[in-house]
Amino acid sequence: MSETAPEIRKGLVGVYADESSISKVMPETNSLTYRGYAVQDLCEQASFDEVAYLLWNGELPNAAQLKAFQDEEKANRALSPALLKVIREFPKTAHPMDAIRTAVSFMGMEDPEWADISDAAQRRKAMRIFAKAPQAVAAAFRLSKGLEPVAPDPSLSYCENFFKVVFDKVPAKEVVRAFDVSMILYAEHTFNASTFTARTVSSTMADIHGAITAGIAALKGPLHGGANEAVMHMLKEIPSPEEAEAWLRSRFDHKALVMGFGHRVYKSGDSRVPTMKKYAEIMAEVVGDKRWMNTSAVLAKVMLDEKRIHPNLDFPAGPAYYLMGFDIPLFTPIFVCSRITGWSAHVFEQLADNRLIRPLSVYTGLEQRPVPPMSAR
Ligand SMILES: CC(=O)SCCNC(=O)CCNC(=O)[C@H](O)C(C)(C)COP(=O)(O)OP(=O)(O)OC[C@H]1O[C@@H](n2cnc3c(N)ncnc32)[C@H](O)[C@@H]1OP(=O)(O)O
Ligand SMILES: O=C([O-])CC(=O)C(=O)O
Repeated sequence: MSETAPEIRKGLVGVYADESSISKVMPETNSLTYRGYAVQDLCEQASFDEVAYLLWNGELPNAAQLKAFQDEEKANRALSPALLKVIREFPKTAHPMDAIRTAVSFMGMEDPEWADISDAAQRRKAMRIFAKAPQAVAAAFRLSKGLEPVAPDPSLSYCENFFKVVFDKVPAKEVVRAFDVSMILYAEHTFNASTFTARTVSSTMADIHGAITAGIAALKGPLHGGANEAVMHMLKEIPSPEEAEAWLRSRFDHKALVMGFGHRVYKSGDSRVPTMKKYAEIMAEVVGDKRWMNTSAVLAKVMLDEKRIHPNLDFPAGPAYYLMGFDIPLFTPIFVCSRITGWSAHVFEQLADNRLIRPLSVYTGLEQRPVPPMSAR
């Protein structure tokens, strides 16, 4: 009997690994829903805090539920003196993604419930990670610039407080609004690489701090979340919008990747791009600087005309964050603060009906052979 070779789907392209009721990506209509709500509707009618609650609980909160959720988040913002001391010792040259990855891992060691992976404890731990992440990102970033950390302000929303702890001030309402929208758009996206990583860690029944630490590690790569930083580095390399087409064509000549374009699931446009682009344009208007959006428009047109490849969410998010005043190495850590909500929802879902994630590989190495003695090697 002849054996048929097992089918390998490199990169797990097109593989369904499990069921999930958290979000739905519909590439045929370029749409995305969180718990059944279109992400664009959530951007216009809800805040990031409400979306975080929705992802974790399955329904939008009423006013009392939202207040209780926000109160709990605000009460958990402060970093422990031990964590702050460790952050002070981080190398000044460290990337803020490595700082937040290490900080979340440290939070796991000091969490009073680290050994408890019951659903209730995982939810309390998720809230603590979510609440503390902005402070950890901002403290590491400020210390690397020779500035002292800023204490969180419980009178501010999650997004306002993010600006407060980074810049020690909260910008105009339209800037916070654009940031809030970006946080909603980044919150959740089915079985992307970092979420699948977090679920894989959880499937071993490891704790949520480990799952989120691993998620952060996976998000850092430029093929995934790190692309929002790479996009801005790319835009800054292009001297002017007029020179963008020639710059891009030279990338084609070198067969180089163009950051912020392409997507594993969306092949005719990322559902989140129109909304993020709209808010990036609002930011360009607020700041009075159209260069980045004009350059972006040229790149998007040529990529579509020549390669039939559309931009992904990182493409408008990069310039939007730059126009909000963030240093480029903060872009992916912002994505982390948002995606902690999605990763956590997946950790809860994975553990509610768990099976160890463990695929197979086809062996291509040498056939079994004897170990030669040292004198014969
Ligand atoms: C939030 C997020 O994580 S969104 C993704 C952010 N990542 C980026 O922006 C990085 C740039 N993009 C990429 O590297 C890829 O598009 C990925 C990793 C996102 C998706 O990868 P895949 O699904 O494996 O790509 P896919 O199979 O659709 O690629 C098809 C073809 O388009 C090309 N292509 C895809 N994206 C790009 C790009 N950004 N620049 C140039 N060519 C590209 C591929 O090289 C491939 O060419 P080939 O057929 O000649 O080999
Ligand atoms: O879905 C993906 O593969 C990547 C992505 O857009 C995300 O994680 O938001």
